Amino acid sequence: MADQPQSKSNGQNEIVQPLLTDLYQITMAYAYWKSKKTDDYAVFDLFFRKNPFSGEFTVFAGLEECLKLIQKFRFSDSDIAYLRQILPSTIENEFYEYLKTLTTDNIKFYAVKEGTVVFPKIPLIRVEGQLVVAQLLETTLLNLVNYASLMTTNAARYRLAAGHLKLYEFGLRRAQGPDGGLSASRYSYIGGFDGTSNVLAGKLFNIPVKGTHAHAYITSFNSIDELQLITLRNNNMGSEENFVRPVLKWREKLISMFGVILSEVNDGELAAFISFAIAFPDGFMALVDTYDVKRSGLINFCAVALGLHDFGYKAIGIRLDSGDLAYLSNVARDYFEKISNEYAVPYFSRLVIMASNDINEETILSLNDQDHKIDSFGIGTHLVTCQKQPALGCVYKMVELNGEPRIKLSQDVGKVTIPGRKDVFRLYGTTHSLIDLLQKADESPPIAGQKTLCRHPFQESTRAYVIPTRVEQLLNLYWQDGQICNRLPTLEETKTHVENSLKLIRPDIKRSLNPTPYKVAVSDNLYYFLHKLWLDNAPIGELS
Ligand SMILES: Nc1ncnc2c1ncn2[C@@H]1O[C@H](COP(=O)(O)OP(=O)(O)OP(=O)(O)O)[C@@H](O)[C@H]1O
Ligand SMILES: O=P(O)(O)OC[C@H]1O[C@H](OP(=O)(O)OP(=O)(O)O)[C@H](O)[C@@H]1O
Ligand SMILES: O=C(O)c1cccnc1
Ligand SMILES: [Mg+2]
Repeated sequence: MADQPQSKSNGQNEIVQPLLTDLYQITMAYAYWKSKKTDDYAVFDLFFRKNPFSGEFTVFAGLEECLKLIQKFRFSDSDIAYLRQILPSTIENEFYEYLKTLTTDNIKFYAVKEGTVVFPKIPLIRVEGQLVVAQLLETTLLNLVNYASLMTTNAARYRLAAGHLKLYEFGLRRAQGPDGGLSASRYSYIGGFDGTSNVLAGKLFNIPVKGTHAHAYITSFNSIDELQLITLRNNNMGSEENFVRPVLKWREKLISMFGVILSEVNDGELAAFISFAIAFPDGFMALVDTYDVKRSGLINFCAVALGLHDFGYKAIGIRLDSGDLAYLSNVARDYFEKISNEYAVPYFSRLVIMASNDINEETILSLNDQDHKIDSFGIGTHLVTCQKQPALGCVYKMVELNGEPRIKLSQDVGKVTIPGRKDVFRLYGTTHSLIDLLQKADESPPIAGQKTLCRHPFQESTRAYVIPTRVEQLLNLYWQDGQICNRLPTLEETKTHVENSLKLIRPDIKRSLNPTPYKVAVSDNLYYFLHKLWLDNAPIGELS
């Protein structure tokens, strides 16, 4: 059979299936079954308590993968056979028969649109319906949302730091395994990167793929004599001509401009550049730091780029992978400008300068203060491993059962769950969003132009009236009656949504240093409901 084109994004998550969970979900399922609670009507909220990276915002991602899980959720015969092996022999046979019949047909799944900026405490996902299934989804949903949202947020922060400069994800070699690598490419693209070096991610998700070459390519040549192919088609003449000669001529001409002596310029490096230019005359990008950027890499690059110019091609630029990136980018830009003027090659002053090597958000912010001339960054380790904070702490908590609210108490006020089936509204001012408001689902929604009381969930005296210019309901129904019931956006649409969603958040909330917290409030009704339930459930101690 001929090679079938794969659908764009179904390759990654074959491993996402009901057994990709914690054992305790299965043992609870059995105990629910024994206690005849499986069909109770449960409501679970998925939310986080603290924004990552010392920031004050998070970008929600992973929704499409959650819906794929819900769509495919079925225990297979081999799953059941495995569970029979590992669970105690006391487990009744009928339970396994029951597990086989489970589907997500009796589940409703609400979520915030993928790519929306979100904040602590608001439900990003609300799962309701058959208790046993809603419970069984916990770990897998958390797994699908936590890294995706963390990665998207990380990428969005790099994008905010880098402004309009190009950003490429180069992290596959450092990622947390193959799935971590693919997810990093996908979610960094959604979060604001322009492309990835990861070829499989390009194929699966239709993300632009980009790349230069490694030091190994440069060090694989020792001298010009090693070049097997020395000719290139001259675009101006239409004939194949010796390409090495004009390049060597150019290098001699440039010697005085660069203030170097010929013997210190590396010939192996020049040979590598020439051969790469012959292979990719329209896409010549050179890694210039293998030996010495100032005394070898730049002059060799410029000689080859000018040779290409003579032959009717335009070089793309250079990559700097060590040293002081700001300083070296200025040195490179100065030479490019000088050559542009001296030899009347206007595009030379605009050649791309890419920087890589252990770059993180702080490096970019620091470079912003240094008057650098970098056009694009290649970023790996810090981006894909989210080195600054390696996990987002989303949790999945039961908030209602059979119409009765449930609360999880904690000594730490911030960890007390907000009970009941809730809706979330984002209230907008004229330019930015003002506050997110949680309400009981049976309350009528806030109305634009009308005064709405917003209360801090735990501090009684902290309240404010808000007159929103616009009200957005954040939770949308995505799954009911066994099918997806809302349109899923493309990756490009989600990427654009991240950008637009971030624009509606005030700059002081997004800044890197000491950002202002965004306000998340509860309605008056929910405030009293929460605090009554808290009092009802908190034991009164006795001092002795
Ligand atoms: N102008 C700059 N401002 C702030 N940070 C920079 C600047 N230039 C480079 N950096 C960062 O400083 C670090 C330099 O790291 P390191 O000393 O390991 O590299 P190097 O010595 O340049 O490279 P190598 O050891 O590969 O030759 C990198 O994380 C890099 O991103
Ligand atoms: O630094 P990162 O943000 O992870 O970006 C990717 C790095 O990966 C490549 O080389 P590698 O680090 O494998 O080797 P090198 O540093 O010795 O060039 C590339 O040259 C970058 O330096
Ligand atoms: O294409 C590149 O330059 C690249 C790709 C991966 C890692 N480092 C660099
Ligand atoms: Mg490195």
